[in-house]
Amino acid sequence: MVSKFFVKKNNKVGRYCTAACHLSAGEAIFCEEAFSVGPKSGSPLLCLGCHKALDEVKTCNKCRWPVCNEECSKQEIHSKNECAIFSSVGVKFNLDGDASAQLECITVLRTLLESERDATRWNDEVVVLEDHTNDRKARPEFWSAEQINVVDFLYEKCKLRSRFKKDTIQKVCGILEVNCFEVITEEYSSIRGLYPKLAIMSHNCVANTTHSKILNEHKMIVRTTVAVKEGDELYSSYTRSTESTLLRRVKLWDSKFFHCQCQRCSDPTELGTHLNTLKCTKCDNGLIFSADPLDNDAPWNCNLCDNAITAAGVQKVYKVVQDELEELEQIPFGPEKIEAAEKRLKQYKSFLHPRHAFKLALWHELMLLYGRAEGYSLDMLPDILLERKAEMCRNLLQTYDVIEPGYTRVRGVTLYELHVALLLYNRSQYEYRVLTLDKFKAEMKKVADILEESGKILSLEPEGSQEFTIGLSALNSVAQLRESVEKLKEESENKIDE
Ligand SMILES: C[S@@+](CC[C@H](N)C(=O)[O-])C[C@H]1O[C@@H](n2cnc3c(N)ncnc32)[C@H](O)[C@@H]1O
Repeated sequence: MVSKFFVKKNNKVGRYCTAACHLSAGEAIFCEEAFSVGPKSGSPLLCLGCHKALDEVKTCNKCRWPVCNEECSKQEIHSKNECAIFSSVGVKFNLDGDASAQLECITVLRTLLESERDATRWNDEVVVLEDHTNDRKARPEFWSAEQINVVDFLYEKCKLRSRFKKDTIQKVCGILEVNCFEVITEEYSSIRGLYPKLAIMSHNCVANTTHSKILNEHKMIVRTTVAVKEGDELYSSYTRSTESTLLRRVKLWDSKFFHCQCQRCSDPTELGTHLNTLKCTKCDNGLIFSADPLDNDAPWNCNLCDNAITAAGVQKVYKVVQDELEELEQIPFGPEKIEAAEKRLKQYKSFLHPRHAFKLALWHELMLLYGRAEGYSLDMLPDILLERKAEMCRNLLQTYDVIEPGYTRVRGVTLYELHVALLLYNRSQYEYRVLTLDKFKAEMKKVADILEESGKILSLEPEGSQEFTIGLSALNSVAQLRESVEKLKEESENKIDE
């Protein structure tokens, strides 16, 4: 098959990709098998067969490393990789030790073993990936821990010195850190995967591609989110696009060793979304922005008065809010979480811009909770909460249209939630005669358009995934919905005839 992208190179980013032809929105660009997958850095305890998180340690009968059960110990990803090595040298998992430090070597080892099995792909696609070895050496706190937990462990304890050079092990550590993408497994665990083609694309805080894992395989499908002209650069996003500039830039520097200077990062208003804007607490309508968003140490100034905050001060505030949001994440999905999220929204009103990224995160959470949490199921939601759900969806979409434009999962899901809220709200308004028949029909046509757009986006997700199932049922329901609106028309005409 003819490739839909070219690989180019420059001094700023190294290799990058451009579209080889015009690509339409939602078009598949390529599908790629992972070179290796496994636990990410700092991983919690998980099964080395299915990668499901483990609450207690159960170990493989052969190597004594964590697995769920015998079936998982026989999964090839475990048995042909670390299990074979650990059992041959008798290196066991220390049940009382730090799980994440011990799991640090697993994906590195799997990558090294795959380099022996598939030397062609290793040489053509993996060795050429950026590893930032010198930048990593300049961070002794990480470098020395890695030398002990991974390099020395594999080289000395696992007796791999005759198979791999120390330099190669260090290089693989770097390649994985710089190039891996997060993979959410079927068990909802977060692991990492090395997809060498996907890794070539440069980062942009407004990407024009997206990737989805194929169900029950280690393959990733990559497609465009918006139309891309021939010759234009293809970008992926290495961070969560919904975070504010300050946090994205710190993460990109910490994990990918570059200072992002994209259009979104360069604009104090983040392309008008205000995801990083604070409210002035000294004057009435003032907004506080960084004087230079490309300098993480630049002061933050009010646009109306002389109020100024140091970058360190803003970082402190952000840290407090982040901790609060992490605390909220621990609350199980249910009514308590709704109450906690609504409380935080009220608290943040005084100092965060109404569209700040932290508020966006809370809205997204609440959008999913209203209609699903116990005591808040759709049939129980009063109109005022249906209206609130719809308002949150609309606010979210305004921002997603800018930072996650086009055929993106997050837009698909939010549009779906918006259609649910509007469908029930308008129906109720019509039943209570707040809406006339004509107005109701007009509103329902808009709901059908929203549902159709959501269906078109989500049905592009891999077959069998939750999103794909929602997308398909959305597309099926659109016809029914339109038909029922038409029927309403007939009834009204009949009534008029009468
Ligand atoms: C996943 S790799 C991308 C492929 C890499 N350019 C190569 O030649 O193998 C990530 C690295 O590419 C570079 N890079 C990617 N996007 C960049 C951007 N927007 N600005 C600066 N450097 C970038 C950085 O060196 C980063 O660590």
